[in-house]
Amino acid sequence: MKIFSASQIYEADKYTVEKQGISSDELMERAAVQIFNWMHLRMQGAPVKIHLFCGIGNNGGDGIALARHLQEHGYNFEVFVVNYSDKRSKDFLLNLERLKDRKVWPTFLNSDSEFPEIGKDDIIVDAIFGIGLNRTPDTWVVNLMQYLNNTGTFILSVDIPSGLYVNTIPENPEGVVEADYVLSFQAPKLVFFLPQTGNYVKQWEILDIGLDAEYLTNTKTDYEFIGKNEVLPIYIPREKFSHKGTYGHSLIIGGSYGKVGAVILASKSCLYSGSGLVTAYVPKCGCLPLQTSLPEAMVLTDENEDILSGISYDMVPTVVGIGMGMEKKEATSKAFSDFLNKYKGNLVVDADALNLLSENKKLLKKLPARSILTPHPKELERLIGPWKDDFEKLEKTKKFSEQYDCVLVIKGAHTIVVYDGVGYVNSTGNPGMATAGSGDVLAGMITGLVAQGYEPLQASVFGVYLHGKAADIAIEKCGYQSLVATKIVEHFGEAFMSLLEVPEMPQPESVEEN
Ligand SMILES: NC(=O)C1=CN([C@@H]2O[C@H](COP(=O)(O)OP(=O)(O)OC[C@H]3O[C@@H](n4cnc5c(N)ncnc54)[C@H](O)[C@@H]3O)[C@@H](O)[C@H]2O)[C@@H](O)CC1
Ligand SMILES: Nc1ncnc2c1ncn2[C@@H]1O[C@H](COP(=O)(O)OP(=O)(O)O)[C@@H](O)[C@H]1O
Ligand SMILES: [K+]
Repeated sequence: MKIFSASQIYEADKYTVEKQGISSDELMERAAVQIFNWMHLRMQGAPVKIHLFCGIGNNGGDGIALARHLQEHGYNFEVFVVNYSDKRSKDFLLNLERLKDRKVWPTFLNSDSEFPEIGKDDIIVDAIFGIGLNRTPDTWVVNLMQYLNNTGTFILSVDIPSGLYVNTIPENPEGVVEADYVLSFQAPKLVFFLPQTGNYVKQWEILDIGLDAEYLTNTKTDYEFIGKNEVLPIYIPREKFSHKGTYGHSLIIGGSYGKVGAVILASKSCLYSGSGLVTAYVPKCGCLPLQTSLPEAMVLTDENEDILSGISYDMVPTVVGIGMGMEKKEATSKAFSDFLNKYKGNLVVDADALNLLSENKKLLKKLPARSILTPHPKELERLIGPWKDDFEKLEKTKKFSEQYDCVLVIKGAHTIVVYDGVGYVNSTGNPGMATAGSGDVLAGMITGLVAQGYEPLQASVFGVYLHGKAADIAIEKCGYQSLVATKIVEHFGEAFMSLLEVPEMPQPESVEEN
């Protein structure tokens, strides 16, 4: 699913209005009807008090139009106009008139107004600011937002939590509505998924307001949201007459005394994601634990007992995954540099191999084209330097990826894969994954997918999705706290199978008999 910028959404609006020969208030009406239907389906006419806080732009207009539908269906509601400016939008005014025609009189809130009483079990609709926010809200509006946040009442935000910008971080973190649910028009906004702004959005859903499909399809966006629909076309089914050679030979290089587990996890993950053959390359101390715990893998050992001191092998890997548990000893650093001088094939770089790249930036130029780098935020910072906010982080990452022609996987909640100027935002995963070794498992999985013929970008996007999906399936059984990296691997099978599940068809509504 594409993630559009604010200007693209405004353009889509304009295009839709022209092409469908409708007036702009019709789009607002569609938006309001969709929100109303969403609420009505859940509330079924319940007399819960609904407090609508509407700004004076089109986001406010959506709220005002919604109020009309609530009235038509006998809901218990009250409308407040958050009068932060005298530049009211045309469609806001139109809907305000329509509401007044029905004898609904909103309360206008200004800088000196007292805020209304709100019960804990009521509902707040937040339609103060939408994607048009372009400067810090006035102090009294910030106070109102904080007041709403502190009520503990369920907050339903229209399009975007008020106070969030679409393309930058809010100056004042207090001046943002903390939404329990966001009903976002047509496409999610990037800020829903970034560490600095994602916390304002507990849950979200898309409402289709019928923007022009041609515009939406043909417009290229800087970000995409990756769900099942996006990964399904990537999936390569298995051939009947295939053999283990068909699915590649992965070489996992890493490990040191006390950190052999990282290689075991990555190798296991690589096998469980479908690599035909897996060889692990470890210091001597790693041989026995690997052979004991993972009989399906082959093992090659370094001459050194405890660390990697030279990387040489007499096989031709389809792909190499390097760095897990590797440490950064001098001999290892030299071995890694020598390896990069020789190796020109598919490569996945993780953990200490990333840190070695950061410490010796000259090595970056030696990376084979389209290498995959899988840093967590600290490793990313060492690679690209500090950033002032999440948006700068993304821009710097894109630049880095272009400069060194590599796929960068920014790990975290909503991992973002960056390549060729586009960021692919993952939809799966959960906080249970904040556990030792889950990164090793991801690197192993991506390596295993490359082995089977997935292109580096596809392998990264698909691997990140499946890794999170496996963890999502696993926590259903073990909960967040007990999710360990091994359990993620053990649920790869179910993650793959979930791709082929057909969603249940909605049942036709039963006809009421008279
Ligand atoms: N295609 C879509 O997505 C549609 C969007 N609609 C709604 O339209 C919204 C966007 O509406 P607008 O562009 O009118 O913008 P908003 O309603 O978000 O903001 C209102 C106006 O206030 C001004 N403003 C911005 N920051 C301010 C501040 N800090 N203090 C005071 N004034 C400030 C701006 O001039 C802005 O245009 C969307 O979020 C959505 O709710 C719908 O009505 C119809 C279709
Ligand atoms: N809160 C979270 N929500 C979703 N995924 C997470 C969360 N925390 C961590 N992860 C995922 O878990 C993995 C952690 O990787 P990393 O930090 O390298 O772990 P390790 O070094 O222990 O292997 C990444 O894939 C990351 O996206
Ligand atoms: K809003």
